[in-house]
Amino acid sequence: MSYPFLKGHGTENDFVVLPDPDGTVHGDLPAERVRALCDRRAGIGADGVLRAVRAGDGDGWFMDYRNSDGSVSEMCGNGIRVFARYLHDHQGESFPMRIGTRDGVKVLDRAGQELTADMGTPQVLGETKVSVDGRGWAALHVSMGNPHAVAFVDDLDDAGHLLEAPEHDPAVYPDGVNVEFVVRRGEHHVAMRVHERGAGETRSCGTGACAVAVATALADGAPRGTAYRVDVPGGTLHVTWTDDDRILMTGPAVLVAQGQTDL
Ligand SMILES: N[C@@H](CCC[C@H](N)C(=O)O)C(=O)O
Repeated sequence: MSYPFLKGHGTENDFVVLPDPDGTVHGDLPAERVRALCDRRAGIGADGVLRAVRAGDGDGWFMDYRNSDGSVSEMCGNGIRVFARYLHDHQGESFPMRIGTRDGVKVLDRAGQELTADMGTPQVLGETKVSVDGRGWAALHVSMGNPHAVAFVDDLDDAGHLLEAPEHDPAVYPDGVNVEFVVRRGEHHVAMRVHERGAGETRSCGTGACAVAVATALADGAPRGTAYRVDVPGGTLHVTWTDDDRILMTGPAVLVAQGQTDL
């Protein structure tokens, strides 16, 4: 069976987009198909898959997000900007745009050449710990719809090669966790690395950058509305925690290829 795909990225967090408006092409999207598409040697290669399906009520679109290992996540911050770019460029949708996700409806709008996503209200859920190769750090548990642990480190290299998921408390994160390691670069400016649940170390994580901005703003005692620059290995995201308790994230969203595949 051959079916259409597109390839895109946001700060080099890369995705295969699968158009499936009526939900008839991919069924429940088997995990083996996701893994085959995301395989960087034998497939197209990506950190995740964004299946584009019309929302159940026929109004708008739903982003069915899958990690490269085939697992489901509630939300993907870089993915939703790429998804909005696809809907604008290939499905005739206009900005501002509402997109359904497992974490509810998100609103996307233009910001010059980039896109801004209203990521909703963060949940700060307390202190926890993470460790890599026997070295441990305090971390803040932040939910952006999906789970994050944010650890401030002295140097981003302290986290090592991140070939395995950092150890974490399974009682706190029964479904796994995305772990961000953060250093300060200047006033309202940080840099991070991430190990993503279901994908390994990636070049960026949008929800992770939001969690990092929340943790940093709390550590700084910064007033709401303070804009944070978050550098990731694949570029830069800008995150603001607004007066009305919402997280706005701005960054690039690029489509680089389209074609047919029978993977
Ligand atoms: N890369 C994404 C997050 C994707 C989901 C994550 N790996 C999870 O399992 O929660 C982002 O940009 O937010």
